Amino acid sequence: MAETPRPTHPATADHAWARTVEHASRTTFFFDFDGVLSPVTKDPSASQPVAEVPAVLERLAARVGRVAIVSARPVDFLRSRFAGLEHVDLFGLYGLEVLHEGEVVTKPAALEFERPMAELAAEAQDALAKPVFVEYKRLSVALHYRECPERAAEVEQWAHERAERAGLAIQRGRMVVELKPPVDQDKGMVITEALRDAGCAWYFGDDMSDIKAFDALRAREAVDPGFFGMAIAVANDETGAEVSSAADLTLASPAAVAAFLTEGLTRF
Ligand SMILES: O=P(O)(O)OC[C@H]1O[C@H](O[C@H]2O[C@H](CO)[C@@H](O)[C@H](O)[C@H]2O)[C@H](O)[C@@H](O)[C@@H]1O
Repeated sequence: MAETPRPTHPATADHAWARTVEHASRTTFFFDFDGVLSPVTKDPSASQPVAEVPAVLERLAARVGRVAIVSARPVDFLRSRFAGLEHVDLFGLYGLEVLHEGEVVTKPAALEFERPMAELAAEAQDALAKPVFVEYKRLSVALHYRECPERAAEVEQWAHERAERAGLAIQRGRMVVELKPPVDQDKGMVITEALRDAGCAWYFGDDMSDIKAFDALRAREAVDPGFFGMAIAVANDETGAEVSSAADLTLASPAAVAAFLTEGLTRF
């Protein structure tokens, strides 16, 4: 398991687990989904969590204050992957959706984009020949070029032109560009809001959108010296060093995340 210390935040895994055990009931664990709990697959609809992950998350939820998945996927997709989990909270579409008492609750400002996004997805299907994969997510459209990286510029240009014309926002990811509603919402905002009463929090991420969540931990530490935040990157060679260099530790893969949590649970 590769672990790279972040020089500006000299926290080791041992230190972080000790803090967590000491403040267990006021600790939250946040996880991104793709690339963190689930290995990257060519077909986004085929993604599944690492086999050990659901049970490990449930065990963790029994030990700490809160466990949550904060993903760019819709909540319904996450529910399909974690059907048996009862104690893990789900935030979808960067926090535009949250699962609350069994219902998907959507930020009201995003609702007006449901129909335009359906139209946009149909337009993208017509405009971008396969193997570009158009992923329609109800309130956003992701254009994947993993199967044809040589067409990245074409896909990016189409997305940017379309976003400008329709007044939409753009989010880049791993071999993907996504068109989103121009609603002020990101993973960092989810974390900031969810941390109100927390004394300790961990965030596990692998992509550019996760850096905002790391930043939210740092921002909380800056105003609350009693708060301890631990940012964990899951390594990949697609986002380069940017995510790892913003984190306290880097783990090698989603399987390494499961192993890291399994070991951590022995400390309680
Ligand atoms: O916030 P996340 O849960 O990490 O979601 C980020 C994006 O994940 C998915 O795309 C990525 O994973 C796919 C499956 O491994 C892979 O094929 C693709 O290249 C990756 O970009 C998802 O399909 C996107 O909608 C999410 O934005």
